[in-house]
Amino acid sequence: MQGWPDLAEQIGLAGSRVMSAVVDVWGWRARMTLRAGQTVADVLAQVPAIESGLGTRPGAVRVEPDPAHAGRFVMRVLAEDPHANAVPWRGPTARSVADPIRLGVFEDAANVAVPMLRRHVLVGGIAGAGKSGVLNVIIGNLVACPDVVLWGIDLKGGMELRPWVPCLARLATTPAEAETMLRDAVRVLEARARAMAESSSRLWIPTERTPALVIVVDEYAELAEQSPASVEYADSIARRGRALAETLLAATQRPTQQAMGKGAIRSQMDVRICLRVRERRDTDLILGQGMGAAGWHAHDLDAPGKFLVSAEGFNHPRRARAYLVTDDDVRATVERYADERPALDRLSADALTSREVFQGEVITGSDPEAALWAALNEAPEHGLSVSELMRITGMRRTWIYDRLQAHATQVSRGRWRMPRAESGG
Ligand SMILES: Nc1ncnc2c1ncn2[C@@H]1O[C@H](COP(=O)(O)OP(=O)(O)OP(=O)(O)O)[C@@H](O)[C@H]1O
Repeated sequence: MQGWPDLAEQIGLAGSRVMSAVVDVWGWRARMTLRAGQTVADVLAQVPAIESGLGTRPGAVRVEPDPAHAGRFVMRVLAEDPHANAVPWRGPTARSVADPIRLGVFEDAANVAVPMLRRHVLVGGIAGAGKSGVLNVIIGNLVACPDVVLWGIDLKGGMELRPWVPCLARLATTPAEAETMLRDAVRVLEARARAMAESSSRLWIPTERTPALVIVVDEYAELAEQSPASVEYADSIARRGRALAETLLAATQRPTQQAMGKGAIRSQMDVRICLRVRERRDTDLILGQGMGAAGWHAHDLDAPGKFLVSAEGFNHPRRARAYLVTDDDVRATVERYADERPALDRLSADALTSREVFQGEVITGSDPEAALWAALNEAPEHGLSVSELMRITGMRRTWIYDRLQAHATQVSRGRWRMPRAESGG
């Protein structure tokens, strides 16, 4: 408290004062007030100078704005790094895709609990910074949620996502498979959009019967490079997926414009998790323009799993450390939840199996009920798709489903006919 006025004078913060200071578990913290006209951004820019002036270790000083007063802040000096040791993961806590996901802990031991429903998530950082670790925490929580279906894209031969396979509805490990998967994801998107327009609802509400769809992409830059077509589909999902509960969870080393493809993907990412980057300016690539200058110093993160998170409600550069998920944790989680994973709802699944697109032709003048039974009775061995039945009857999907479920047989995914009398039986 005595030393501050001199130090402040030397680093261009003359007139700022220490109001009170207390010792805490990791060091000490002080409530500070600024001279009129000074801002917390001025202080953030001087953090290395403050560390030098106070004689702390590099990286010991944290500056947190006072949400109630622009001329005040809290300065914390961490004599010891609260994140020096790995923080073990205790298993999933989310039970619905609507629950915030606990990624790890802040330096004051508060949970980092980030809502992910209807949000696209970008995880960035250099090799070895812990991207797969963060993906594993998120996936480990989502597999415990019965209202979300997971698809994965992993062009490193499935190296990262393979352990989760029993919990993934699909895994793509080649550019061609990835392209098919993302094209299918757009079909699901369109089917959902159509159904919602018909029922005049605005949001797809995830439930066990109508799950959300999350597409995990490990090393997005790789995908963008190897499969430009995939980027077009991903773009579409990024722009339109939120209301339809279809979102992307992408990890990448350096999300340059080139690596992220030409489209809008990067700007559509709502939750950004930035692990260690090589250079100051790389922070901006992951978190957004100007973030490095605003005190988000991801190049200073000094151990794997340490990260900054930028999202709605996470507006300050607070350092966090992700839980460490071990291979055993993954195995145990997969074993526990593999049998409980939901399937896509029928509407979405049908969008993948039907070859034709419903054109809106309506056969009028006939009794739809009679037309339905006639079509199902005369259906070929491999059955008829719901889209075909919609065209034949002119009725809506839900109307058809109700009747199919009560009376017909599904011969393969999304294809139906009337049960045949068994010969000789
Ligand atoms: N939260 C964490 N806490 C402690 N150690 C961690 C954490 N996350 C990762 N590590 C350590 O760092 C190593 C690298 O992590 P990880 O494989 O997740 O990095 P990555 O960013 O995905 O790297 P790459 O891009 O090469 O795949 C891990 O083997 C683990 O030992």
